[in-house]
This record gives sequence, structure tokens and C-alpha cells, in this order.
Amino acid sequence: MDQKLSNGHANDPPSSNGHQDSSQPVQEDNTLGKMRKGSPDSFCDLRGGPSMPLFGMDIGGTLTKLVYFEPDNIDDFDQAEQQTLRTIHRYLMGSTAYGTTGIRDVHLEMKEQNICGRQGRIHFIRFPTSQMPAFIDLAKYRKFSGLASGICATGGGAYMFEDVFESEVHLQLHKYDELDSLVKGIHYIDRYNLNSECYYFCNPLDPSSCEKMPFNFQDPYPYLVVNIGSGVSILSVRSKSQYSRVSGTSLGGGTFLGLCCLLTGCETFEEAIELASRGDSENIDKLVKDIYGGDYNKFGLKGDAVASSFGQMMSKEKRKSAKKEDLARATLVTLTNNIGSIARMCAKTEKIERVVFVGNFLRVNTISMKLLAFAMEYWSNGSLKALFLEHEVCIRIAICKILLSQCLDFRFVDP
Ligand SMILES: Nc1ncnc2c1ncn2[C@@H]1O[C@H](COP(=O)(O)OP(=O)(O)OP(=O)(O)O)[C@@H](O)[C@H]1O
Ligand SMILES: CC(C)(CO)[C@@H](O)C(=O)NCCC(=O)O
Repeated sequence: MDQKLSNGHANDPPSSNGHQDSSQPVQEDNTLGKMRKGSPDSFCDLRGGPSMPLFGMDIGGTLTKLVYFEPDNIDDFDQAEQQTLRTIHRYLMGSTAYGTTGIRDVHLEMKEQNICGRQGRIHFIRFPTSQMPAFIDLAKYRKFSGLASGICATGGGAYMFEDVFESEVHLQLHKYDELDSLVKGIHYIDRYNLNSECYYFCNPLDPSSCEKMPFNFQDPYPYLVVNIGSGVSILSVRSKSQYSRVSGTSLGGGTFLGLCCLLTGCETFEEAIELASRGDSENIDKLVKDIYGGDYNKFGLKGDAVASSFGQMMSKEKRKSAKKEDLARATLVTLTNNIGSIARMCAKTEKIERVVFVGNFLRVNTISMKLLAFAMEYWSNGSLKALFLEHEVCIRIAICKILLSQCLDFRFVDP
């Protein structure tokens, strides 16, 4: 992140079309208690630098999330460790932007966190996974290996980059499964961070009175998690220790961004969302009323429901007059509705009423959140509730706290 970051990498999710639970064998239940591979002692032995781990990483298909634990008091570290900690601290806290693509999300910072008996705060940094080669150079240059011989990592990139971290940075990646981490992170963040972490949109069918309301997430089971990252994973969570991945779709956040860049020439997610916020998807989609002249009453399809996403683009004239704002909006609406529809079917099959939507696709993306809230309510006649999490909806970043904690045999204690 020091220099302009360059090389990309090929971490494309396996391609598949959206599929429903029936076509996807339900995996065996995972037991979160079995998450760690090594013994607590083996993790302690792996430490090289300061007497606690300071970083955790989630290396996803699009974004890498890095967490840094800043102890409040470093007086009891030895001199060399204090020096390293100060250097790291100066570098990370001296700015909120690193190079051209690294960002520290200041508003996500978690204060008064306790890790391994130490008070401190957790900082959240993200950068595109395509910049990993530059991050590796930085880690070499800043001598991250002086801080620990191992670092906890999750996401597909923990596997993809394991060898290069070991050979180039001399850091061993302790790998944790991304979905185990996700579920654990949700439980953690709701219990520990946080007053009213979870919320929903009341009156989702009425834009004028639709607003955010806190949701009490105590005793949440069973619930569905829809993790919208590059691709989408859908999990059915039955208890604190049991979940299964019931479905997924390759039509996810990466698809939105990829298509939007293709269709509008935009270059960033923020730009795509900003364009979408000014667009009207009805200029692009074909609605039921464009086909029926009104509602399709026999099967309860309202005239303003989308009959065919991008359906108007078959006309040359309409294509010519399509604005990029409208194309961005239609792309967003198409992807969001498709995810909502798969989630709804999964909820029905699993007989679950609460659906928690997470993942960075929802970052700065109230349009999709409200659309999902609307879709869950509308298509289920009010029996399904779409839930969201305050922590900028990207819970997987919070898992890193768990990862950090686990390095020293931290127990996941009920308050
Ligand atoms: N600054 C950003 N740059 C790129 N994509 C972003 C950004 N902010 C939000 N997004 C959206 O978030 C998605 C990535 O979400 P997330 O970080 O949860 O997934 P990931 O871990 O990269 O992917 P996966 O879990 O599938 O491996 C992108 O595909 C895009 O839609
Ligand atoms: C491959 C992962 C799990 C990587 O996070 C994710 O991008 C995903 O769930 N993709 C969808 C794959 C599918 O079920 O079609």
C-alpha cells in the first residue's frame, strides 16, 4: 500500500448460475467449536514478536480486510517490541489512506475491546485483493514478520496466498474457514460491540415512512445469513454452533460491479452506487404493466413489478437513449432482486423467518438494503424479515477480532 499498487490476480469464483437449495446438496453441519486446527499451545509457540497477535486478515475475491489491534498500553512490551509497535502505529494511524487504494474505515473502529486480557481498539483497513502483490512488498518492507511468525487469515486468499506469504514475508498464514468465521463474527459482534447492532426497515412497502429500527437479535435462531461478497453464500444457522451452507449464487457483488463497469464505464464501486442513486431502472427494465397494460391480477403481479430485467434493451431506440445512471440502477436492482428471490426461496425451504443480509455489497448501498427489505416483506406477505447489521454490514471484518483472540486460546465466552 506504500506505492501505487498494481498486479491483479485471478481469484474468480467458480462460475455457476444462480441455483436453488434443491439443486445444491446441503453440506454437513459445521461445528464452530472445531474451527481451530492447531492446539492453543501451537499458536502460542508460533508467535515470534510481541506477546500477542496484532493483525487478522480476510482475503476475499474482491476486497482484503485487514484488522489491526492497537493495545492501549504498550509499556509492558519489551523495548524492541515497543519500537516495532510504534513504527506500525505511526504508519497506520498517521493516515486513513494508504497508497492509492488502501482505506482505513474510521467509523468502524471498535474501542474498549479486550483481547487476551489487554484493552485496546480495533482498526479496520481494506484494499482490493488485486493489490496483494504490493501489500506483500509492504509487509516485507515494514518487517511484519518481526511482529509474529504467524497471522490469522480467512477468505479464499488465505489459501491462494499462503505460499507467497511464507516464502516472501516469512509469515505463516493460520487459515480459518470464511463461513465459520462469518457466523462466529455475527455472534460476536452482536453480543459484544454493541447496542442495537441489528436493525431492520419498518414499513418497507411505503418509502415515505420506511425507516431504520433496532432489532433485538437475542435468541435469533434459526436464521438465514445471506453473505453478499463477490459471490453469494446462503447459510442456515440453527444454533450457536451449527450451521450449513444451503445455497449460493455466482451473481453477486462482483457481478454488479463488473457489469456496471462494462455498461457505464465507471471504475469504482462508489461511482457505480452514486450513478445508480441518480438512475431509474424503469427506463431499462420491462415491467408487468409494459406487457399487461396494468396488473396481472390472476397471480397477484402488480403492474409496476419487474417482468423482465433489462427487457427494454432489446429495442435499438431504447438502447440509444439509455443513460448510464439508469443502466447502473437497473444493474443494481437486477442483482439485488435476484439475490432477494433466492434468499426468499431458501428461507421458505428452511422454514426460517429471519434473514440477515451481510457483505460489502451492502456498503454505502441503502438502495439494495431497502429493496431487500421490500422484497422480503412483499413477496412473503409480511412473514419474512430482512435484517441488517450496523457494523457497515461487513461482519467478516469483525471476525478478525475472533481470529486475533483465538491465537491465544481466547474462549468465546457468553457474557
Ligand atoms: N471499495 C470497494 N471496492 C470494490 N468492491 C466493493 C467496494 N465496496 C463495496 N464493494 C462491493 O463489495 C463486494 C465485495 O464484498 P466482500 O468484501 O464482502 O466480499 P469478498 O470477501 O471480496 O468476496 P468473497 O466473499 O466472494 O470472496 C464487491 O464485489 C462490491 O460489490
Ligand atoms: C466462492 C465464495 C464462497 C468465496 O467467498 C463466494 O464467492 C460464493 O459463495 N460464490 C457463489 C458460488 C456458488 O454457490 O455459485
